[in-house]
Amino acid sequence: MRITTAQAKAGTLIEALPWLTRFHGATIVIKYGGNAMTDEALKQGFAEDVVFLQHAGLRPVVVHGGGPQISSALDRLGIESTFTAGLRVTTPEAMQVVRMVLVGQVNRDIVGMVNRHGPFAVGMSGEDAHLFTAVRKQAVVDGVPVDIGQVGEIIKVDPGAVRALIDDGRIPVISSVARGDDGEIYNVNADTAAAALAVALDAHKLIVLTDVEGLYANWPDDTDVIDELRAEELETLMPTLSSGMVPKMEACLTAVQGGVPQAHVLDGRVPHSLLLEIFTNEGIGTMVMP
Ligand SMILES: Nc1ncnc2c1ncn2[C@@H]1O[C@H](COP(=O)(O)OP(=O)(O)O)[C@@H](O)[C@H]1O
Ligand SMILES: CC(=O)N[C@@H](CCC(=O)OP(=O)(O)O)C(=O)O
Repeated sequence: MRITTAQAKAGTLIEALPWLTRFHGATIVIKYGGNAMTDEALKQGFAEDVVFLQHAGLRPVVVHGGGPQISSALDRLGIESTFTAGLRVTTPEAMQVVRMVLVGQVNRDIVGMVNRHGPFAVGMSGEDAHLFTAVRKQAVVDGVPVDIGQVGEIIKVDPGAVRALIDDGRIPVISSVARGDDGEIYNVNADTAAAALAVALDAHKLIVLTDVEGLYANWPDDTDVIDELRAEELETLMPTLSSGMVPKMEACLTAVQGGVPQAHVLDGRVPHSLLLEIFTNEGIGTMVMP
């Protein structure tokens, strides 16, 4: 019998049924990286996916970055961007720009795109309602601690306000800025912030969207993507990883070791990668399990 286009479409919908059942009511923390936000059509696709998840009965929470957007704003102001161990060296002057770009620009853009579909997204900074409390973090280079300015390490998460929003049917969209009990504000890597929130919310999944297919086994060679690995395998790989992948894979490890059953790194350049990962049998990207 010939399968018509309409039947093939029905087949795709039915393939999603077991996943819809499994993830009904599940909290999914999605980290949306600055490198995955460059294309307008992809950004709109991301907003559609998040709203789709909400309508499908899941509870999506977005934590966003904006590293490239911060770097261009600093550049326009004539301030050089320097990174140590994958983290931005954040002077008090740069911190004002980080906060302005993440909370005032990137957050507003994402909230606006999601809300084209209805009154769902509510933007928050990690400073709001004591969501993230941080202390000053030092980077370690060749075993030596190095000062990197107002970069924060999250020591406490109070997810009360986020839970209230989710329970009210909203989609929280959160910037990775934290407050300190010392009255400072801190710049936190967005992968790290997403992992901390996923653990605090007892999320079912952490999904990290970036600009590569997943974790490559022999980087900078990009032929072999690792599709699945266990936490202990990742722990042994950690010292061999470089640049942006370090905080990303560290975040996956923190999440699964903190009780999140699955953490994924996905290619945000693939249209609707979120839906493909959650609702199809193949899954895509790299999955980390406890
Ligand atoms: N083993 C690896 N597999 C994949 N990417 C890697 C690896 N090691 C380093 N990278 C680099 O990490 C980058 C992703 O990190 P980053 O640029 O910080 O992304 P984002 O802005 O999404 O947080 C990739 O574009 C790639 O250049
Ligand atoms: C301390 C630190 O490095 N903070 C990051 C915060 C933004 C971020 O993490 O953005 P991406 O997810 O797009 O990389 C920064 O200033 O770039």
